[in-house]
Amino acid sequence: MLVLDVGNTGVTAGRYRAGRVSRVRRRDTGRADAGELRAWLTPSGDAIRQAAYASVVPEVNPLWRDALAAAGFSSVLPIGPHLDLGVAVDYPRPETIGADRLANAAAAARRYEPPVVVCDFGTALTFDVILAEKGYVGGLICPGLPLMFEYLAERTALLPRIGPGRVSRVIGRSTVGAMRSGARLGARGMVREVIEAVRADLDAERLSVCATGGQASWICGDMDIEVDPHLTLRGLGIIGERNPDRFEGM
Ligand SMILES: Nc1ncnc2c1ncn2[C@@H]1O[C@H](COP(=O)(O)OP(=O)(O)O)[C@@H](O)[C@H]1O
Ligand SMILES: CC(C)(COP(=O)(O)O)[C@@H](O)C(=O)NCCC(=O)O
Ligand SMILES: [K+]
Repeated sequence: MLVLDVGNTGVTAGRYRAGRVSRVRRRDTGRADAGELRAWLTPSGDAIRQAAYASVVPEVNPLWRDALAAAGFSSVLPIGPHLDLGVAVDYPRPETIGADRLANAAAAARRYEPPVVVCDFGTALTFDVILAEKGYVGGLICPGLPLMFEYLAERTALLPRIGPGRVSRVIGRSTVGAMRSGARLGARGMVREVIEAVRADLDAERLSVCATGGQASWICGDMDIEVDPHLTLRGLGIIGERNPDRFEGM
């Protein structure tokens, strides 16, 4: 099946089969027309007709559904807490949990020994906690790197619009160097503090930690955290597999 993760910055798509994600591609979430999306969705030589998707941008859903229909997909599965996720959800209002976070929980529950924390470096930096018995119990939402960079440029006169890049020294010797070092070390500090606090809160001796999302390797490449680039897409595939009767015809 096709798995599609519609985030606030980027849309990632891939092909899921038997626990594996392949042919991953990415584009900006920003406005596009259905024709353009259709061309992007149609993988050459692929006869996939089912798509499972997680969207956290409701306003673009009709566009993607139209594009999926136009690209020849016959059934789609929007991810939500009403589905069999393979992991329990113990949360006051499950319908408010981002679909990408549910997918992360489904994938993490399968691959890692609970308790597990998933760090997802998207537009927001999210942390999701999955326990052995209760399953998904919640997490934390922080500003992600795209927001840090964008907001700094937007709300100051002199700071340029930049993104991640090589950080050669802790103490920046230029504006860009200082911004990059600040973003990277700031995010690493955030991750360390959150993980430590979660560990203390759970009173857990052992805690599995994995990271996914666009900038996961820039932040935790050399930390004791497993970077799992396609975790969200794999979660979508796992949920799709568990809910064959819940796909909706188009
Ligand atoms: N494979 C990648 N390598 C490096 N950076 C990436 C990659 N994919 C996405 N990014 C960057 O990571 C940031 C977050 O993107 P993404 O994870 O797609 O966020 P969201 O899920 O919120 O849309 C963006 O700045 C994006 O440009
Ligand atoms: C927290 C998020 C903004 C993360 O989205 P992303 O950074 O991947 O674009 C998204 O999962 C979302 O809008 N969630 C709904 C609120 C919640 O999960 O509680
Ligand atoms: K995401």
